[in-house]
Amino acid sequence: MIPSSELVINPDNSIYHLNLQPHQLADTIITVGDPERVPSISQFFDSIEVKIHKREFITHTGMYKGKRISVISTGMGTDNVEVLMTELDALVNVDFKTRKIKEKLTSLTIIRVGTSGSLQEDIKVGSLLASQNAVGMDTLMQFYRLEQSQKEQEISQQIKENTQVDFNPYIVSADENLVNHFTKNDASDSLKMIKGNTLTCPGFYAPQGREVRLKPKIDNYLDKIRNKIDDFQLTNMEMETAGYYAMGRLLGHKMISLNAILANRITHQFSENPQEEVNRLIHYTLEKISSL
Ligand SMILES: O=P(O)(O)O[C@H]1O[C@H](CO)[C@@H](O)[C@H]1O
Ligand SMILES: O=c1cc[nH]c(=O)[nH]1
Repeated sequence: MIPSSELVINPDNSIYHLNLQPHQLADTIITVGDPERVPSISQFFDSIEVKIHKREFITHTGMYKGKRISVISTGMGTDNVEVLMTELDALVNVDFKTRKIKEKLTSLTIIRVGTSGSLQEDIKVGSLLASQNAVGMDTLMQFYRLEQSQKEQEISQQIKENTQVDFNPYIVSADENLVNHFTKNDASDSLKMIKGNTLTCPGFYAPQGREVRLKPKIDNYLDKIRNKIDDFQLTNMEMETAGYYAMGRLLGHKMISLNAILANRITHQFSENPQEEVNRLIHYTLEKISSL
């Protein structure tokens, strides 16, 4: 039995931070950083049955073309992702009455719809990119037992050496079937989704090599991370994907992260209309989800 200090359930039978009761969550979930992106997505639902919020976690659950979907915001960073993933998992895999783990586990399908900056000149602002792999430059996985393949360990070691950080970055892949589904473009598709490898950073400024008033500790950071390591090349950076992929691998949920590229860090460009880029990603994602 999981004590009430470890798994906090509110008096209305909802989980502590998400404020959701088990029946209010769909098995297909879209996650976003920006809370305002939740209604931008749910406005296209045919019906909405649940609207709940607490802190930065806003949830709308409804139907889109016959599929039940929850869209949830997390705010920024992998610390919030850890809370979200643990509580989503508890909603489906822990019996709230007995506080015991269920015998039959449910695997959720979770699709991140986010924004990101490109690390390669040819990945232009406005591109849509699915993260095939993600590298975590945060320390979340110092607190979990995440297994890494030989290849993942080698890439991690090389990034550690190149950047001289004091911890091992972690590397995790997306669900392969979801990558294939979301990157399969027909000739009739007006939008294309490319595949990439995403660096997840614990901040927007120095952790992504930006300098405003404070000089980052790591000189020439972008040059140190964007070059090929064997056949592996990082394509873009943001702040959540690796946390999702690692928690998804640990908990047995299927994950993919889809990114609208808003910045090109090599050509020093930023989108003139970020909302338009995000809207294109939303339309693309909803159409692909309806045929999942
Ligand atoms: O647009 P979202 O989903 O928030 O994602 C990206 O944008 C935020 C930074 O501006 C970070 O959360 C980063 O990961
Ligand atoms: O450069 C960028 C753009 C969006 N989000 C990020 O985290 N970085």
